[in-house]
Amino acid sequence: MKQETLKLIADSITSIADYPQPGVVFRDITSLVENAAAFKASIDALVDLYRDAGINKVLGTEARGFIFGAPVAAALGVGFIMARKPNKLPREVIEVAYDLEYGQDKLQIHIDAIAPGEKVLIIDDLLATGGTVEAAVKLVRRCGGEVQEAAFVIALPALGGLPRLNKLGIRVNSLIQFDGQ
Ligand SMILES: O=P(O)(O)OC[C@H]1O[C@H](OP(=O)(O)OP(=O)(O)O)[C@H](O)[C@@H]1O
Ligand SMILES: Nc1ncnc2[nH]cnc12
Repeated sequence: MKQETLKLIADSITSIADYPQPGVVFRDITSLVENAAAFKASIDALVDLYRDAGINKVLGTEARGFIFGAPVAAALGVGFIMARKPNKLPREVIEVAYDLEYGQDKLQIHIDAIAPGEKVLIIDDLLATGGTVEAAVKLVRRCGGEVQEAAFVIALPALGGLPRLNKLGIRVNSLIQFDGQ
């Protein structure tokens, strides 16, 4: 990707110190998606990475993963799986609990969302500890799906998500990396 495109995306992200709790620098993508050029550039960049990857489905995690995952799925011409927080999906689900940088949560998908052998690309806005995407990987694998890659707009390498996902056999791509927390 061109340096000026990366700069456009990076410059559109707002950093807020001590939110939602002291010591966390919150990387806010609302300003990115409000900027038409930066939003389009981030979707195009993710699509370019996976155009010829033989992906069968994209999975995005609620809520910010939906913003990037759904348009990438549409552009790749594949279906989109919504991995949701509890009590949002109306049919039979499978569930995995996980820890976050600042709390705990659970993710669910419909039990029939993925057919055995399907290749699933996981997309989220941001990789911190990797807990969210590890939970998503477990959900896909429980359905018999294969996850080879996870892609993010932002990665925070200091928080350890990359080795955590690599240990699960997942390759990771991110458009922008920020140092520190
Ligand atoms: O790598 P991790 O340590 O798991 O952290 C990253 C996750 O945290 C944020 O989601 P959050 O759970 O805050 O939910 P939201 O998308 O609904 O804001 C973010 O959108 C990622 O999904
Ligand atoms: N530092 C951070 N900024 C934005 N979203 C996050 N999710 C987990 N850590 C985050």
